[in-house]
Amino acid sequence: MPMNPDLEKERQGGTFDVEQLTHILDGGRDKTLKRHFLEQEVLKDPVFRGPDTRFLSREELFGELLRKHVAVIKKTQELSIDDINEASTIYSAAMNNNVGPLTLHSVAFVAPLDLMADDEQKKKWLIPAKKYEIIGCYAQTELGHGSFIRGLETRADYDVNTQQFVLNTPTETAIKWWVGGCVAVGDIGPKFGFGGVDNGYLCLNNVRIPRDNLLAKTGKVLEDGTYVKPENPKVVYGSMLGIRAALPKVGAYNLSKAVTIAIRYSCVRHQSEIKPGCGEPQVLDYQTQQHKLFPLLATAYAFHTVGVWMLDFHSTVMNEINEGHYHRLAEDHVLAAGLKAVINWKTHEGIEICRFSCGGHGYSLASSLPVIYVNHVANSTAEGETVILLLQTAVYLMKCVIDLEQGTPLDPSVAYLDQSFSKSEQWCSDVDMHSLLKAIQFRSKKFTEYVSSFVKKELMATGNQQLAFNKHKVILVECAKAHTEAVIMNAFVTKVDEILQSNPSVGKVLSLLCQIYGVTEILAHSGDYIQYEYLRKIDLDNIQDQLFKLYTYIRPEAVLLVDAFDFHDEVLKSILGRYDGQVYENMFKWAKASPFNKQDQGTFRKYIQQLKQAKL
Ligand SMILES: CCCCCCCC/C=C\CCCCC/C=C/C(=O)SCCNC(=O)CCNC(=O)[C@H](O)C(C)(C)COP(=O)(O)OP(=O)(O)OC[C@H]1O[C@@H](n2cnc3c(N)ncnc32)[C@H](O)[C@@H]1OP(=O)(O)O
Ligand SMILES: Cc1cc2nc3c(=O)[nH]c(=O)nc-3n(C[C@H](O)[C@H](O)[C@H](O)COP(=O)(O)OP(=O)(O)OC[C@H]3O[C@@H](n4cnc5c(N)ncnc54)[C@H](O)[C@@H]3O)c2cc1C
Repeated sequence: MPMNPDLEKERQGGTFDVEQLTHILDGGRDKTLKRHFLEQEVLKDPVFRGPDTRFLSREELFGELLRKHVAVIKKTQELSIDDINEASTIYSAAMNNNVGPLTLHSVAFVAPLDLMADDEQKKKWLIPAKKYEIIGCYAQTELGHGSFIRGLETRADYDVNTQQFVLNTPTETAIKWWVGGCVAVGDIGPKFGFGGVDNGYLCLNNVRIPRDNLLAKTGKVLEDGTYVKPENPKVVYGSMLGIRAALPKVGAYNLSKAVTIAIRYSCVRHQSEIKPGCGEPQVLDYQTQQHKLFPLLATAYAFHTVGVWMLDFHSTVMNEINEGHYHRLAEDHVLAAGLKAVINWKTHEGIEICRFSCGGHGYSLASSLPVIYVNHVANSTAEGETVILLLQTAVYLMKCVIDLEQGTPLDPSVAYLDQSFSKSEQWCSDVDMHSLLKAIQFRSKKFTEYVSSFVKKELMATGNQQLAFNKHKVILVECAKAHTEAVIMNAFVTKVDEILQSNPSVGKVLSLLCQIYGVTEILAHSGDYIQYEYLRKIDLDNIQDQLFKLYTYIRPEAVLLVDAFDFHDEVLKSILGRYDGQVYENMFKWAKASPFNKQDQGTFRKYIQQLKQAKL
């Protein structure tokens, strides 16, 4: 199919090599080539062909995705893939923006076995689980409790005579609920999204399991019922840590898809007039459309950068823990908590903005933006609700303030809290990314001190930490967000500095995106910078001008920057986001193919007939 002339023209501009940026995003040319190979292994294999999942009922969707997910597993085994990124490539190429039915087995059942099973148990369960000879799920949440783990009611009473645990969900609120991939007892019913996953309920009534079913690497029950505590009790939370550490990159992936669709479509879509008689411009030429999408384009790159960094950090900490060193578990937990919370929340807001920016066609499943949205938005609740996780980060920051007062060294990711920040020089309209980073770190430091002063005063008054925290939860959450933004911006600036050395032309365009991210973040909290007397009104006016100027620099690069995400059309599955930009013809073809247009609407005639007969 010929290339849409608008997109063809967009691809003749640009100042950097798209392929080199794709290689950087993938982690090197070899990784790009391997990703292409794996995608083709799926896309050329007829077993992965099937009905357009956007037209399917919940039951049909589950069946079709289960069929495909089993094919994904076979393909992954056939190709001897064990790298999680490569396995995810095969998975994403097949799932058409859905979450597959066996996802929880991979991300929430295998991981705890890896982390908390002793060698014997690994042989017994981890090895067959990795081969899908046993399929598992993660049944923690109950009808009455999800966030408050210590409030869970399920019982495991030890029967010393039989060396068994007797499992019970003693109350209705104790019923296990939301259990992804729970194939025994029942499905909890239709949901907002996640149609490919059978989130189940599980009632336990005197279910007996052997003593050695308790994962024993981090704590065990002896034959006489004595409980031997794990060296570090917090490691039992580790199974939630793994998914949280991975979700920032999942957020980046989903936002990159949405931004690709919206920016390509905004170049194809012509609407209204700027100069009368000069034809309808591309909607991406409107400043308001750029103001919707360019900060999100910058955010997608920022989130990808920090998502890769978080996964590396987490993997290092897990290796340390496997060797018995727990000193970085707390930092890993609060980084994963803050990044998972902020990134997934801003991603679902961003996907919605992308959908709105495509007008009516964004609301059609032909765009796939609604599919990406309803499947992504779960990640702001699942694996730790947003506020719950931000409070974890906030409590850690309050401890950092005490550590600072006591001269205890801080973890590297919060070291900036110990830095002194002088009020900025007057800003013009070309503030560099390092100055923007300093400002964002300054705000986080000041906010942490400000919140800590309130919590301390409350603690003095009540002597109760939980009460003190509860009274200031709103500003504690804001404090955690401010810190997390400092972590994101630091990762982005660090990566762009590195790329400026290795590939100056790519680095330059990414530094523009980094400035857009930083300026947008500062303008979103401009009142704080005035209140803390770090910036003046003139500074804020200047960086507002800078933002609009940056949009003009990014405009000719925008399509190339989303092309660099390198989504194959069959992976993106969006008519608005097609690489060739042939939207209208394919929208019409897709609509005509809808089963709704094929069914004989006998019901229509039957009921309208009744109206006519009713002699209204
Ligand atoms: C082939 C590959 C396919 C790839 C597929 C890719 C696509 C996938 C897309 C999406 C997949 C997503 C699937 C989602 C499925 C969802 C699953 C679930 O939801 S499972 C259930 C999740 N539930 C939760 O997260 C519950 C949240 N609540 C809690 O974690 C806890 O209740 C709490 C909020 C942390 C409170 O804990 P507690 O009550 O014990 O009190 P605290 O005092 O706050 O904590 C005690 C100390 O423990 C430390 N802590 C807490 N949590 C952790 C942790 N996780 N790790 C380490 N340390 C932790 C805490 O800091 C306290 O420490 P101190 O202050 O005492 O030092
Ligand atoms: C798509 C999806 C898949 C899931 N898959 C699984 C799975 O496979 N296995 C599993 O075990 N669970 C699963 N879950 C459940 C999930 O882990 C919980 O929904 C999540 O932990 C939130 O807990 P909750 O639902 O009890 O919400 P609640 O904690 O009841 O939250 C309700 C509101 O109360 C607020 N709140 C609660 N506690 C506090 C507090 N201390 N301070 C301030 N505000 C508070 C929250 O911020 C929120 O606004 C899944 C959920 C979803 C949506």
